[in-house]
Amino acid sequence: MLTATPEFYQAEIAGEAFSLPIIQLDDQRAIALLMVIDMGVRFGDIVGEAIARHFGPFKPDIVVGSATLGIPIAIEVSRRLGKDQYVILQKSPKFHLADAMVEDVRSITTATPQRLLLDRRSITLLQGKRVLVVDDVVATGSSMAAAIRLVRRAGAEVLGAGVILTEGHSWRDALGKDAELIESLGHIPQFDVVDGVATPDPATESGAWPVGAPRLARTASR
Ligand SMILES: Nc1ncnc2[nH]cnc12
Repeated sequence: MLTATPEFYQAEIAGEAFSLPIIQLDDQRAIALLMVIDMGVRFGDIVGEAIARHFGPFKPDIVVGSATLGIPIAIEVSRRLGKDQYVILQKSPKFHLADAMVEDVRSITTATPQRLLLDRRSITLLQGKRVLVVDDVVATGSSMAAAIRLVRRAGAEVLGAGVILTEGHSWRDALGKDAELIESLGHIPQFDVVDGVATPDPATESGAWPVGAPRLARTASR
């Protein structure tokens, strides 16, 4: 039988089905790609609303998002929490970030070392505050771990981390106890490429948390 990689993976995000293109990374790996900036305004409404609804009762003082794809999420969630200011952790050392607080992103999947930077002028926005960290996808967990370290170094408490998707489960090891902070709107598997065909790795297919749907998806539909 001739099989080919399906073009799309159907992911459930905040209770709605979305088709994510399956993209082959190399001869062994493929991903169901979530490009937040290509998903449109309605998508931003859905994810911003679901994350804000879940974390609102925990009364975050401010939202922190990691560049680049965490930026629209930080804005959407902040808007719905009625917060004007938010903090973005940058990836590249812009000229005005010479004195930034830096954390290495210890990623095994990225060839070039990455860093996250916190502008020292933003520290006053975080010191002594209750922070909600947001991002698009938590996969290896290394970027989220660096974001959490930076926020804590700035003297803030991380009350939770809201993401659109968890991908596989390796982020649990990277985050250790902080994995409990993660709430996601959906889950996608990692893909293996076998004989040129991308197939979900069954060990990574179940949701972010052992009991069925991701916790945030469950609370969002209550
Ligand atoms: N599936 C995915 N889509 C977009 N960004 C990602 N980063 C890691 N996994 C990703």
